[in-house]
Amino acid sequence: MKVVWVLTRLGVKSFGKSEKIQDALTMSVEEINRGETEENPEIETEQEPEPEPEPEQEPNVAIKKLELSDDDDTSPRGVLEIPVLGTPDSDHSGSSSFSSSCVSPPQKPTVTPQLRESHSGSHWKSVIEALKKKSRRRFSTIPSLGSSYDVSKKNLKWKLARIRCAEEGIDYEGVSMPKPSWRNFDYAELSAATDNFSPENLIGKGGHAEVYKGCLSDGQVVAVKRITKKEKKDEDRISDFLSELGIIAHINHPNAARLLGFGIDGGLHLVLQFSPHGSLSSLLFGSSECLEWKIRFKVAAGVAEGLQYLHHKCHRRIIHRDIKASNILLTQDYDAQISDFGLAKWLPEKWAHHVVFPIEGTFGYLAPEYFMHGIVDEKTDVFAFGVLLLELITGRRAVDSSRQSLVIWAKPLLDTSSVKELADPRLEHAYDPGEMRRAMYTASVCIHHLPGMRPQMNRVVQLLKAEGGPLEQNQKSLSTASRSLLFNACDLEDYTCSNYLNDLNRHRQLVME
Ligand SMILES: Nc1ncnc2c1ncn2[C@@H]1O[C@H](COP(=O)(O)OP(=O)(O)OP(=O)(O)O)[C@@H](O)[C@H]1O
Repeated sequence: MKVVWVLTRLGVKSFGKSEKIQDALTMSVEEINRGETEENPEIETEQEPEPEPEPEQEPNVAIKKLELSDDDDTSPRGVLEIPVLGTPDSDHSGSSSFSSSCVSPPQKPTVTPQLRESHSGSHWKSVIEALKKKSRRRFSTIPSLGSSYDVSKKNLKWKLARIRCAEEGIDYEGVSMPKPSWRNFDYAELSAATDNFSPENLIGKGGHAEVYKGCLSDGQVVAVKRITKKEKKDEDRISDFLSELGIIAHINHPNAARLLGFGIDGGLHLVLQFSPHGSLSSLLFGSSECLEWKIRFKVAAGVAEGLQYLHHKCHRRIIHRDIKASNILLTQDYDAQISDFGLAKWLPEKWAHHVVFPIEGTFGYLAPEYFMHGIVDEKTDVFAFGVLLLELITGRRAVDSSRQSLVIWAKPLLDTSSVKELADPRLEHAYDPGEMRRAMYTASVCIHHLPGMRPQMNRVVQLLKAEGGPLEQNQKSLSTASRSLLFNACDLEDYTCSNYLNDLNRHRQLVME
């Protein structure tokens, strides 16, 4: 059973539902509105003045159980509704990831021309209306962006230029890729493909969607993801759907799930390339057969490259925010594909990071600065990737059946390089010792409690591939780089590993109670 929780800070002004800043979709609206704005890119969006910051108070946390579904009960995906006050680290400036003001404007997935062309139906019109309404509401609640992000005419022009670029094709490693050819499926087509969404074709169920295997009339096998999110209002469901669609439609990499199209009649659907081996979670934890090390290492390298693409090579920085074994799909050749972009965020170049609430993700994979302060940047995914690596190494879940955190268990063993204790006993020592050592080292740096000490995904790829010098040398250069970051993040200097483990335990208790 999967549990979704809402945690609310008591003693802090509680935000009304309509006031909550939710992650969404203004770029969809901007795109839709672009017909109106293109001739006049000078148009400015109305914003209300920045609200007075509330005084920081002790986070007494009340927990409310929201929804139960049939998924993995050991790793509940949590929704922590914690109003984030002020702008952490806003006093600092410079290049460190903790150095600039970080209250974030709304996220902006894109609706491209294909999508605009296809929304002639009345349902789609209501989708757009809902989005416009939502966007207006969101703009009226976003705090002003401060000096680091000025919503100026110049900025808007720059954004529009970027969007246009994205629509013209995708630039990957300097090679311009053709525009992806996804399309709009009507309900009859999806229903026929999945045998009327029959239970026999149900291949996966997450907290937010049911996924069906389908066969299109041309014989192509697909996965049809039907958004459920029963606890959400239609408007919010549509926003979340467009957000996921807007991001996945821009992604084009062998290690990321491939979108074939979408459907909006009779429900909200994403049509994806089918992954014959299902999720890493089912192979690693749900099968009596031991997943061989060669495949595990290939999966680790593939996910690392997929994240490297999202963070550094995609035309916009994308933070996935929900990297976990059930969101890694495997192709026929066991190539890893990162899937489920339901929580993913664009992160504009100018922002060091982003502060979000509610804090959503899956317990066991959440970085401390994220579950404590809502701070999101690339290092959020790096931490989750480290936990995923630990799962591959140990064969243990991020949170086991007795609700123990894998990170808490593994940290002392990683510190003492206890390969024998860490390596999955089911492997029976059948692994390449060099790969295992690199995987362990990489996991240990990725799960560091201080985000500045975690490597970027570019570096992670090198570490796994044994590029860029021996591990000890990497350790030294990482430490030097991170120390300079830490000077800019004075408030984090006192945050020790034992603070972190305590916080992690406290967080675990709150989520698991
Ligand atoms: N393209 C695909 N091919 C094969 N199986 C898939 C595919 N997409 C999803 N699945 C299966 O469906 C499951 C749920 O999919 P997904 O993670 O996208 O749903 P979700 O509701 O967004 O999940 P979450 O609870 O993480 O939000 C996956 O774990 C996987 O087993």
